[in-house]
Amino acid sequence: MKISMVSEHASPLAALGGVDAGGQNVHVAALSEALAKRGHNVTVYTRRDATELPYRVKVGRRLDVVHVEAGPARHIPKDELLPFMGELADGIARDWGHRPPDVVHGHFWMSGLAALDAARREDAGYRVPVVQTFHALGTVKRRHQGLEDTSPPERRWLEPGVARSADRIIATCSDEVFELKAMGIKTGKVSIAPCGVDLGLFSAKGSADAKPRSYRILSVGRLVPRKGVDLVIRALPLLSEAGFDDVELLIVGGGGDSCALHADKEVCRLLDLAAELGVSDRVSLQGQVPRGAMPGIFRSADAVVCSPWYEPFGIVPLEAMACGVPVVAAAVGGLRDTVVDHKTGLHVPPRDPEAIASALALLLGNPALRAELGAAGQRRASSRYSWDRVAAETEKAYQLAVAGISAGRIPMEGAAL
Ligand SMILES: CC(=O)N[C@H]1[C@@H](O[C@@H]2[C@H](O)[C@H](OP(=O)(O)O)[C@@H](O)[C@H](O)[C@H]2O)O[C@H](CO)[C@@H](O)[C@@H]1O
Ligand SMILES: O=c1ccn([C@@H]2O[C@H](COP(=O)(O)OP(=O)(O)O)[C@@H](O)[C@H]2O)c(=O)[nH]1
Repeated sequence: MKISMVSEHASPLAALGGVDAGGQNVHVAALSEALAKRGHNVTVYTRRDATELPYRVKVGRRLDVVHVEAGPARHIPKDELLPFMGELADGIARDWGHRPPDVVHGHFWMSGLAALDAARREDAGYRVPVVQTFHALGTVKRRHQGLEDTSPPERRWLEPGVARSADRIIATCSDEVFELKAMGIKTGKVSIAPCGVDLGLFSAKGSADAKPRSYRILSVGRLVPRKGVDLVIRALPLLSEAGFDDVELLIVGGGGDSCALHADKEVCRLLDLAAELGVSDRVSLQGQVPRGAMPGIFRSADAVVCSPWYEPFGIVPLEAMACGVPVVAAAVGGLRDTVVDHKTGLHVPPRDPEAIASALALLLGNPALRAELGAAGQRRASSRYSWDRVAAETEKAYQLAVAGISAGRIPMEGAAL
């Protein structure tokens, strides 16, 4: 197939760990690569956000990234990008010319708008099937963030419109299917394909970074309040009370997008909290870490904590599992699919530092349990979450979208429901 991916703010070539650069970037990069390996020709369209970026970058034999002129060629927070989606769609349609792809796959609601616009132009003489992955849903975001949600107000009606108009939707976890259903979307047009993990990079084999204390707890991700890193800092004094003093909390991510680590608002908030709780000496910040350096960091950890308020999928726990490290995970969203309680990690209720501390105390005090959960996590990650497997599921969704268009209907049979 000739496949177009649209990822307006999340370039597969960007550095990770900034406010808007995380799992979606990883997902688009790895899925595109896996589809190309399966013999498809893939082009990823993303917004040109720096003047020095060339128009087309050849990433592999069957994989290109195209930087489309859509708004100023500089970093713009994603919640301010909506006005440029028409320009993005024009650039995509221009690049297609008279040779449109077999399918276009939008990532995030705004890319869905651009994909639908490029795919269904009356004067073009074609109608390209549109598949949509949301990565995050505005309804969920508003529920958890309320007034702090900086999404443009138009998202309230444009995002459900994308869901209704797309030929097929790919949800990354079962919780997302319920959310889509609650939005009034027929589940017959929803397939499930999770995110994956790069098993060539993330494995238990290989060296581990040195750790400065007896125990290392690790938190990895974009540093935004909803990731709940403050909850792990709050767990540190409670861990001391349980007899675990010689503990380091290493935080990876933060800074970036032309902001230095110590100028990052969330970094300052976390450091102030650590000082207030008297645990500053136990908290280290590493800032943005390149992909290649991540496995050594994961392997150095005794436990990885993922304590978001909500999480549409969450690639970090999969990476930890692939590296054989047990995960303490808030029982929300995709983390309920990936982390199996008492098998590959421990579930804790969301926003609960006491529960995080108890789970960590249980793990730190029991090396055999850590090893058992770590080994089971490794088996689960490698048997279910390779990108090749995710690409195969995605291919099925593409085929259903294409079949629906050629038959002049939306297919009703679910790929996985
Ligand atoms: C918190 C969240 O939604 N994470 C998802 C998602 O990732 C990011 C999300 O879409 C961000 O938007 P927001 O924080 O406003 O909700 C974007 O800024 C980021 O670029 C996305 O990476 O997608 C990941 C991959 O599907 C998923 O694992 C993660 O849970
Ligand atoms: O400095 C960093 C911070 C994060 N990540 C990666 O960014 C992704 C975060 O994805 P996830 O789905 O867990 O969360 P999101 O950021 O999408 O909400 C994971 O692959 C992390 O390993 C990274 O490589 N370097």
